[in-house]
Amino acid sequence: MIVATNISKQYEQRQVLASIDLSIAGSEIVGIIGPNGSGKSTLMKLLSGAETPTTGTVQLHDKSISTYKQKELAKEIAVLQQDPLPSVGFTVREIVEMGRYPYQSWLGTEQTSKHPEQDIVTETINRLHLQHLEQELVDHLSGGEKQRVALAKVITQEPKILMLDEPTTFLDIGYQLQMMEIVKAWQREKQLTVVVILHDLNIASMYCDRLVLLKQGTIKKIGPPASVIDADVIASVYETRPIVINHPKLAHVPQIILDK
Ligand SMILES: Nc1ncnc2c1ncn2[C@@H]1O[C@H](COP(=O)(O)OP(=O)(O)OP(=O)(O)O)[C@@H](O)[C@H]1O
Repeated sequence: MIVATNISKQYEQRQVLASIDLSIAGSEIVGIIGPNGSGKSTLMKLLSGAETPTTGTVQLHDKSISTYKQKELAKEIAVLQQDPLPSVGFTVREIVEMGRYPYQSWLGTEQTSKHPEQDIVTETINRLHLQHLEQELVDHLSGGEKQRVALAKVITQEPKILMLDEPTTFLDIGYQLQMMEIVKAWQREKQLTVVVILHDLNIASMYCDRLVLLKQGTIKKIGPPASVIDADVIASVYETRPIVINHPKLAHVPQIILDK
């Protein structure tokens, strides 16, 4: 459980986030949405403990997140960054194996785990249909394949909380849905908490249980997609008024149509 109480973030003289109260608990997918520069990535950095708030507190299981040791925190939270695989010269399998680092001693051997290390690596590679690419260098992969490898790495980390910063960027519509379906299936199976930054409001509405809509560093609206994806609310944040309709097949899933 993550509880952020009255957090703010300032970079030099610039206030980037202010007065954020947010409680994320249990098995849910929380989407963070909002315009460019509204503070989504900064909020995720504070919630994951990667950065410290200027004021306020972030608690993970009733303990300040700043008191966790790095490996201890990595067993709780895995983060998929916007540019997930900058490392060059590693094969797909090697990258996926790196997800096990929180469970390894300085000798590189596994300390404690529910599964033998190689089992979970192989299982995840199979789950994400990466078998044929296992020995390929990641540098040679397409954007969509790299994104799948990055997801495989965080899955092998076996976190309780998964944070994804724009996981569907660079993916075509088929892969966007595939990525979100994999995340949702894994989230349900392991009862994980997922926090995901999304630009696509229709995908956010389809896959998230709750949405946090940011505007200039503050929370404009928070709630289920049906309450946040509303023409007036979206118009007040994005400076464009979409047409909002109900998804013809899915209940309580609003979808936007851009209007000029
Ligand atoms: N390390 C930093 N130093 C100074 N300013 C920063 C830093 N990180 C972010 N900012 C500023 O904070 C603001 C919010 O940035 P952030 O990346 O959180 O927004 P965002 O909503 O994720 O944007 P985008 O949708 O474009 O990815 C931006 O104006 C950005 O320039």
